[in-house]
Amino acid sequence: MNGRSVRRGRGPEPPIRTDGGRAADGHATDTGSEGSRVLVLNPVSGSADHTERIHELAADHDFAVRETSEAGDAIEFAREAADADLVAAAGGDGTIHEVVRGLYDADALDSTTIGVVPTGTGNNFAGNIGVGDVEEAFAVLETGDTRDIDCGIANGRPFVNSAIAGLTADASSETTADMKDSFGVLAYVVNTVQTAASFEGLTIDVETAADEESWHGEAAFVLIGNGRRFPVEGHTQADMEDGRFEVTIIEDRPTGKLVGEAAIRRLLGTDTSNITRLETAALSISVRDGEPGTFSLDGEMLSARELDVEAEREALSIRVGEGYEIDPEPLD
Ligand SMILES: Nc1ncnc2c1ncn2[C@@H]1O[C@H](COP(=O)(O)OP(=O)(O)OP(=O)(O)O)[C@@H](O)[C@H]1O
Repeated sequence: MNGRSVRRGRGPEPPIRTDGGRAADGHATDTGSEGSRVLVLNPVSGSADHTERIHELAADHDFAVRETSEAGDAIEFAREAADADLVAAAGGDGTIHEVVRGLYDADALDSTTIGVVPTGTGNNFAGNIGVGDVEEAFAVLETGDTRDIDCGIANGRPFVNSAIAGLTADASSETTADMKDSFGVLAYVVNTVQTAASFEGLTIDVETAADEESWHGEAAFVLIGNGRRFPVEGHTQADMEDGRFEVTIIEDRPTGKLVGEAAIRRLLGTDTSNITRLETAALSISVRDGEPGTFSLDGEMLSARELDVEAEREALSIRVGEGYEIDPEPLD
């Protein structure tokens, strides 16, 4: 322990709905933010076969459910649920990202506790906060510790897990479930290396907070970890409460004929001469010439010439599982 306090729950809770938002047919209904517990459900995340089970569990645990119909709905639903005590996101990293965005827009990140129910493909962030599966998620929602973790802000948009520069715009949609299982966010990097015949990297300037360090040159990728960090193997959960990002800059090198796993092992593996690692509370990435860069915030794409990123320390209140580590071992 590092002396920071662990909170359990958020003190006295206002009354919660006891019908779990259930309609006459027993199915949870869209009831907005009336209850003190709202679950935002992405029915098409992952293998898209979880909806019935999530409705059942949500009803058992007194959550009013709001089911998304399209991308962006979770932002809106979370914004509308800003008065709730507990807002759970059932989906993958993209759904969590949208829920965090909605609560951030409503200035409710620290007053509303967030929970994660992993029904996505990679579920990288859920793993990083010690939530393994759906059943465990509901147990964590009830009795898990509440921690205040850092929230990354990039060009005014929040992210919880990572921001990545240097991806192709279609990397997200083309990344397969198998790759996400193996590599999490790095799957997008592998995908970019595999699919982008004309991928030439980015000529960028990276400046860190208070000019601690800077980096200039041709980068293949810049990986900014808030909830996660980027070893190829080993422990990926970052220290989420230190107010700092772990930044990995991978210099542009021809990857030759290596593709997929081999390419990523070469990029991030034993040959580290092309890797710069920094730790910083804030940084800016400027793309010097050519097209604007494509950035991924928790897997959601954003196009920009300049990305200003800062860590808001312990800004986001979240329920975590037992596997969550307050002070993970530093990388070598
Ligand atoms: N009802 C919906 N129909 C279509 N797209 C949706 C719907 N609800 C949410 N989305 C979008 O689905 C996308 C993917 O969702 P999400 O990231 O949660 O799942 P995933 O890709 O399976 O999991 P992971 O990101 O953990 O690998 C998000 O960009 C989100 O905006």
